Amino acid sequence: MDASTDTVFIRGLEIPTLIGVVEWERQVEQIVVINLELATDITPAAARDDLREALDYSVVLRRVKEFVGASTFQLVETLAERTAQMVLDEFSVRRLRLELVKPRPNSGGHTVGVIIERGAPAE
Ligand SMILES: Nc1nc2c(c(=O)[nH]1)N=C([C@H](O)[C@@H](O)CO)CN2
Repeated sequence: MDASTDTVFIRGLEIPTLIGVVEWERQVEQIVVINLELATDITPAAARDDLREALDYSVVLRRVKEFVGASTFQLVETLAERTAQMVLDEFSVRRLRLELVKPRPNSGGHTVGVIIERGAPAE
């Protein structure tokens, strides 16, 4: 194990958004849940105990909330893909794993969603 396996994660980020293909889903927001694993070298921040050297998860979290909350995609695939691309474009992240869960509370309690990995290949 070394710094190439370091991960900053955000789990259980609940965000209301317009998502779905059927008519009622275009009218009311639903909660989606995002889990993110962000590959980043944590050693500079750890060595100096300095947030300025770190991937600040509060900033990532705020940006993901803003991006997802303002989106109006039909498919969970599209929302996951665009969110992943935005994070890779705007933050110092080599690779990420994003899980997007749509709880669908009115349909018997099951959840659906997608899991994607994007960015540089794992070493
Ligand atoms: N692979 C997918 N299948 C489905 C999606 C989706 O986003 N990706 N969406 C729907 C509907 O919006 C559904 O959630 C409404 O009940 C159906 N299948």
